[in-house]
Amino acid sequence: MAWRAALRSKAVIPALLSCSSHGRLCASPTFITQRNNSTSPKIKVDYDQTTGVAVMHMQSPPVNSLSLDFLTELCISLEKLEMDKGCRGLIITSNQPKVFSAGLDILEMYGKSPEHCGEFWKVVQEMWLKLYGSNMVTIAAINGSSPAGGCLLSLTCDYRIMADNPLYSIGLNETQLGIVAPFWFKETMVNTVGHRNTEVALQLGLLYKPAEALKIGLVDQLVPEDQVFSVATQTMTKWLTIPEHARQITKSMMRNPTIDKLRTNREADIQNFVSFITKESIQKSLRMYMEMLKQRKA
Ligand SMILES: CCCCCCCCCCCCC/C=C/C(=O)SCCNC(=O)CCNC(=O)[C@H](O)C(C)(C)COP(=O)(O)OP(=O)(O)OC[C@H]1O[C@@H](n2cnc3c(N)ncnc32)[C@H](O)[C@@H]1OP(=O)(O)O
Repeated sequence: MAWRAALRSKAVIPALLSCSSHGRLCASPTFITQRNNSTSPKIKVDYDQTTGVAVMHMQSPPVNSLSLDFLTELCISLEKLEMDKGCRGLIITSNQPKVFSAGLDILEMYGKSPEHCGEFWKVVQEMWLKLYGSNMVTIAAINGSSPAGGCLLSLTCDYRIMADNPLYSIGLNETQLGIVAPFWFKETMVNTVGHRNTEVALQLGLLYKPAEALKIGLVDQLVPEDQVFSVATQTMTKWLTIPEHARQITKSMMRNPTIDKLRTNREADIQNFVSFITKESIQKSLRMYMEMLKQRKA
């Protein structure tokens, strides 16, 4: 698709990058086209201009895995919202039953060329840079399980509201797949739940039930499943009463050290990822994990 090619082209990526933390001041005009509701195959964005709040519904069956296409679409949607001065808040939720997001699409990392893996990782970085550095108030309405990259997506938001359903879990479980959460996943978690909780969680690849996640601060609030969205909306209203410039500067102050670390090391981080993920032993671990997923289903 033209937009996907555009996003990946060298000419557009720097323009997108330059807007991650101060999008309203330095926005590239590339994507200032759409201000009303938009639909797309993997993500549906409802934007209410009267409240200034957009809702991003992830709708990529079966489990909202974060594929290259999904992430590209997510980045473009974010870019559009970020550049719209009237859009001040974003709620991210899932339209798939029982799952918020299954994390990075394993098939993008298994049996793929180094070039493909590099391209994939670049858009994973891009998603994180855009969301973690967003000027908008961002709220994750977590209405299902949210492992690994799904947990990261939640952690990039300013506030997390999760369905109080013990069947769901959330956490950075990468080590269970035989892979390693990179430093910016780790730091996003440290910034949320502290060093010790992160150390234990990452080494063991822990997936937390909602009550445990609340206890360590991985999520901020548990609510009955049918209230996740309404509580997210109410919470958004409260956050939007805070003077915008003061809140945004405070957010940048808290997050920029981590953001800058990735921004200044992007290429090296891509090289690390590619050389790690294409190792034969890691590929074998991913294959075994996928087989385990299929067996669990059978
Ligand atoms: C010196 C230091 C070096 C360090 C260098 C570091 C470099 C970086 C290293 C690499 C870092 C990578 C970081 C990775 C992050 C990730 O996000 S990896 C993905 C992890 N995800 C998971 O573990 C979740 C797996 N899925 C599930 O647990 C369950 O699917 C679910 C989400 C709980 C939902 O369960 P259920 O509703 O029962 O659905 P299923 O039947 O299990 O699944 C339906 C189909 O979907 C497929 N699927 C599930 N998850 C994924 C996925 N993440 N990717 C691709 N496909 C997925 C599943 O196999 C089923 O498929 P079918 O059988 O074909 O229907």
